[in-house]
Amino acid sequence: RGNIYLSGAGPSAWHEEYPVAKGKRQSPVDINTNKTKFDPKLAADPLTIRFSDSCCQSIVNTGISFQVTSNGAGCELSGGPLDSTYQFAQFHAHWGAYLKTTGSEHTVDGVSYPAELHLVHWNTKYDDFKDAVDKPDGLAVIAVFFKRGKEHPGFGKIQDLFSKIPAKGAKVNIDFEFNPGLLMPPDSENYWTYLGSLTTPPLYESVTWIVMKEPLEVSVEQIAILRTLLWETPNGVSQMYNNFRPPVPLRDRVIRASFG
Ligand SMILES: NS(=O)(=O)c1ccc(Cc2ccc([N+](=O)[O-])cc2)cc1
Ligand SMILES: [Zn+2]
Repeated sequence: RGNIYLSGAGPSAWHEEYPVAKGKRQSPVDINTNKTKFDPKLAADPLTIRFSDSCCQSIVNTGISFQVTSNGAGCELSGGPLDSTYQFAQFHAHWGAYLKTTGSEHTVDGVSYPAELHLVHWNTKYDDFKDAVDKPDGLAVIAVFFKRGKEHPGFGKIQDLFSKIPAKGAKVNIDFEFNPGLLMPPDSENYWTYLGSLTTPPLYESVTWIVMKEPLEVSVEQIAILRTLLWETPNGVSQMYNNFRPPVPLRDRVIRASFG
């Protein structure tokens, strides 16, 4: 199977192989801030996000993004919309093309950010990630928008490894301490949450999405460095970009806000 974004008609054709692509709880979606609903229960039981310095083990080129993989030690998510404790498994990102304003998967009032980070967690009521991945309450993903601004040295340490993972399947160990908490925006109290899905095939409807309202600033150069990763395209190996699924219909869902 080639490049899921560039082969055939891309995301709009995914339903041919994955009928759930037209399902009732697909992701990403546009967050229309006039239709979100403040839920005081989310503020009453604050989201608890715990990360540690020693949980990131390796980084791999998955062929559609980079992925920093974790053993989850000391990295847990609970509270807010979650009825269980979720353990951190990996983070990756999605981004756009040079001089384009698209790149994020979720949009806010129709506006895209240049990139979007996903911190993926699995419900510890299940045995492991693979067992959780297709259950309705199996995963929780924190989405953090990237916006152009001041350099983010922490993310730069991860980007320094990109040159070591030039092709799909390439993987290197991370032998320095990296706390994924560095990638959370200064204010991570304010978020939106809704029930959705994986944004790539197999598009399992198993994700409780937690989308941070405040973006994280990274430099324009750092946005460009994302595109130095490489992937296979119908025309050979080239720079990786536009690895995002555009928003899909919200259907019969209400996006809740943790803030008024
Ligand atoms: N973009 S996202 O919705 O955060 C997302 C998060 C995790 C995954 C990982 C993944 C989940 C499941 C499978 N699978 O069952 O073949 C393959 C990859 C895929 C996509
Ligand atoms: Zn993702």
